[in-house]
Amino acid sequence: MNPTLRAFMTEIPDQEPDEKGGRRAIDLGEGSELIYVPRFLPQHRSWTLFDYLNREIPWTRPTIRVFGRSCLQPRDTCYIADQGLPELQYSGYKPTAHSWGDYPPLKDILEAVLEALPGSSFNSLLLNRYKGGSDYVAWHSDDEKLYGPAPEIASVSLGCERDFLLRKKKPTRAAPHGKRPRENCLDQHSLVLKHGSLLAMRGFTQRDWLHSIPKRAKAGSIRINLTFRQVQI
Ligand SMILES: O=C(O)CCC(=O)C(=O)O
Ligand SMILES: [Fe+2]
Repeated sequence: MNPTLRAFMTEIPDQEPDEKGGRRAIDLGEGSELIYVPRFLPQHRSWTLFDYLNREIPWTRPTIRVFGRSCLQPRDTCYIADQGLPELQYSGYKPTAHSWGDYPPLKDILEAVLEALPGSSFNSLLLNRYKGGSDYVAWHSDDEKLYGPAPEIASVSLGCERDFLLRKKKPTRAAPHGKRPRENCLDQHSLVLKHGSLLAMRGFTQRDWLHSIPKRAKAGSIRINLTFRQVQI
């Protein structure tokens, strides 16, 4: 990472676990919150799931439109959803919805996610596969209308560790009269998404923050990510 950028970011350390799986809540302020559980799934279960998903999921690498130009999405993807939901569309791409029933381990992961996040519900899943360090997801927020105004997104990571960055969208409040605009040092965060970890983005995280998985030359192996989402009906 650019050393200047790193200097401005608050790194969220992976230490002092005091709750199950090392769970911690990270308050981003103004109604946005992360829950991070570094040891959500046991290691060996995580590798079994990784191998299954890598082999069995019908991965595709679609052409998407970004700033009016067509390009290959820089990672593989697959979409799973309950039947009868409104269609998902992002970057000009409408993924085919596959069925949960065709991939039974997905239901087991969903059950574990729901147990860790009581009161949450998810009826769809977008999977990502990063084949190496040049696969990435650019800065974005998952703020499609079909997820509603304050969606919760639960993300399970398997395989190669990658950095997850968060950056506040433009400050919404003007600086007090006569003061310089607020420095952005508190408005960026990074965390390393571990093999078998769970990250939930809650509250206004999609409205007020952007997130990304940047390219990393040193990330030499495959990472699979599952993002559970609730399409509003
Ligand atoms: O791979 C990740 O951890 C994040 C993926 C993501 O942001 C997305 O699918 O919207
Ligand atoms: Fe996202």
